[in-house]
Amino acid sequence: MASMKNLSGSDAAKKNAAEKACELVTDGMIVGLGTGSTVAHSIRLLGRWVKEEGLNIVGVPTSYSTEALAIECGIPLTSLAASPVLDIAIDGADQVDASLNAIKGGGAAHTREKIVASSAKQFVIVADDKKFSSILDRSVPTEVLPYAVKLVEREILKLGGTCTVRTGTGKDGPIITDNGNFVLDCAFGQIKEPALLGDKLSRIPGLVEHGIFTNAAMVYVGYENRVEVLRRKM
Ligand SMILES: O=C[C@H](O)[C@H](O)[C@H](O)COP(=O)(O)O
Repeated sequence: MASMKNLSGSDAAKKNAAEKACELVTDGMIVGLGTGSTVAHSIRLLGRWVKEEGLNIVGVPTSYSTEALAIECGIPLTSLAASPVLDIAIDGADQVDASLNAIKGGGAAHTREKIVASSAKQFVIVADDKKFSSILDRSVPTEVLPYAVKLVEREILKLGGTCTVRTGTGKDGPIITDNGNFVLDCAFGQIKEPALLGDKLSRIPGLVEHGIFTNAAMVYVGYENRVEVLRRKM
């Protein structure tokens, strides 16, 4: 079984980071809502603020699961078609380095996450300390048109990587993303130049999107009893 969700971070550390980042959200904002167990804590807190304190925001979800959670939490939603520029996007990550580069897509949501993050004036990552690494070395999730899988596999090999079609969500065969595509997890070992690798992946026909994110303005790293905020150097 090829699956990406094998990280152990503590839930307290995730919650600390996710809730602290909510302090960036103010009345009137359009907020990109990421996907995963960490940012779920942000969504729940924002929902409480909407219901109990009258916080006036609208959210743009990055997946069907986040849409359902946001509705359950009482956050009004809009779409990118109606609200193309977001004030902020908050999202988790699978690995992040000191230069604020990140690998995302452990939940297969990275395509919509990247569209939302790139539509926001400020993209903020929330992660527990286990996600922090001196160098990115996790597999890079890629979303791939089923029609193009063999071509993409060959191109990844040419880039020095190996890839596995992701399976293992309770159905036989490949998992299917919210956009109807496959996910190929691509291992490259240590990624010394994430932006360069990202550019090369973006040029492969049929590769819809990859999980290397280089546009975070801030990363909130949560520990059991504190939060460290990393800011992009100008
Ligand atoms: O596709 C999923 C996303 O990129 C998630 O934001 C990422 O996998 C982190 O998820 P979690 O907070 O559950 O570790």
